[in-house]
Amino acid sequence: MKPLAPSPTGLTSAPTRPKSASPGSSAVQRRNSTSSQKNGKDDSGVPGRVRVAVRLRPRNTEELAADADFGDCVELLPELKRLKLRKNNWDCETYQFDEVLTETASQKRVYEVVAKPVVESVLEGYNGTVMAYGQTGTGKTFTLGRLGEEDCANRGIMVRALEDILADISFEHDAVTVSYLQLYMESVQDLLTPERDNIAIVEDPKTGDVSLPGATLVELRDQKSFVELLQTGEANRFAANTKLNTESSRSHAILLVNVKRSAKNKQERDFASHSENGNGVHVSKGHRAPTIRKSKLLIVDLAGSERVDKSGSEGHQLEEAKAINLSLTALGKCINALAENSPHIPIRDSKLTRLLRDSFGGTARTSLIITIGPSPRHRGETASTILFGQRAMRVENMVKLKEEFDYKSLCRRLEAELDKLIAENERQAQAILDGEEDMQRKLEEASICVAEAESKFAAASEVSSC
Ligand SMILES: Nc1ncnc2c1ncn2[C@@H]1O[C@H](COP(=O)(O)OP(=O)(O)OP(=O)(O)O)[C@@H](O)[C@H]1O
Repeated sequence: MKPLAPSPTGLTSAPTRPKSASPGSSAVQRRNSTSSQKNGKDDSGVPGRVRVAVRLRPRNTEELAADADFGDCVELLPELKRLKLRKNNWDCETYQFDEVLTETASQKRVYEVVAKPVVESVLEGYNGTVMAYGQTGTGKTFTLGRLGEEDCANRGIMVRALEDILADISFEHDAVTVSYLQLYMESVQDLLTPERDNIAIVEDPKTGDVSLPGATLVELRDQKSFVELLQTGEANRFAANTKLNTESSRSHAILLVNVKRSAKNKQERDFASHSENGNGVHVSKGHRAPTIRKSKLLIVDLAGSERVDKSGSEGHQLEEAKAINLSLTALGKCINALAENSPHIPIRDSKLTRLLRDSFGGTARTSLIITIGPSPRHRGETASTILFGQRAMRVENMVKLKEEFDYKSLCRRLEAELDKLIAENERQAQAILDGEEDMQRKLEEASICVAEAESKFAAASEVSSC
């Protein structure tokens, strides 16, 4: 048996990206640009390595028949979080993962170990990504996209994630909006409004944040409307009958969930108070700045990573397979570059890598599930999937809270304070005015008294002189 492929544990020794990396590195550029955003504080985030789980699909009917005389190409040791990839009857290679999920692992357990920590983190205000990678027909869509209508135990990660999000937020203060897209032949298309295609990917030059302003954005209030939305999306997704999967996804599907939360009940920062004599508005000590947390959850169901010749594709399907391979190769190159601390990350090589720039080497908490099949006939694909997962485990993100001042709420609060001050000012002015009138009246009374006294005095003087 060979030693473990990456570091002895594969878990703790992932190197961090060098601070001195060249400015050409997009991830490093982004960290630098976000670090100086607010209050001059260093808020570049905390290191958070990409976590990787491996899931084995049970043998399908074809494999049960065709591979009956052969053992599986992998052996899983879930309690040790290890996987053995058989080279032949005598030799195997062992790999360590963050989680090893056997063919009997339930959808609930898969959600809990792979996605739940990311979802919780999104609810706290961090960006998060859950992504499935693997050969065609190994269970990526099963893991992420199953709706579980026939059996609720089959619900996949997308449905369970939204259940948790909708259960945690308050509709009074918070909002959840969803877009559902596919990347097909290097074009971003809207799965909810299919006529919208070639949607532009917009990157904020300051923060590096990626957005898709042309995509349909649906505000969610309940789980039922989310499931309907997924059904619409699935109906519009490109799929084909290939040699490896009768319903093979020919596009990468991307579910984008935006969570906007008022941080009123969460930890809030003290807002610097200004003295009444100082410049700017008066906000008394003890007031807190209203903040808002805007985080994103990306759930990415990649198209299958099969070899073009194995998929049996020709004509248009061959073009599709080439486009899939091109974007997956670009993703692999970025992950390799990040894993090796390369100064240049080729993020611009495909739209997939541009869309995922925050997920790998960025500020998101990322969890990757790699799916594999048991068949020894696909040992090559299984090996390459495992190596992809091993490299991804070495990618270190800088997880960062997506919190900003809630300027609208701050404006409302300041307006109320201003109104109070204006009213108080009017009251005082009126009091002064009232005081002045009183004084005037007294002055006039005094003048009359003086005049009376003077006339009395004059009369008295006249009498005395006679
Ligand atoms: N863990 C599992 N348990 C039972 N059946 C599974 C499991 N994983 C996958 N399957 C079944 O295997 C078949 C292929 O799965 P799926 O379509 O999810 O693969 P995929 O990786 O998304 O393929 P593609 O890349 O071609 O879209 C489906 O019929 C699915 O129900």
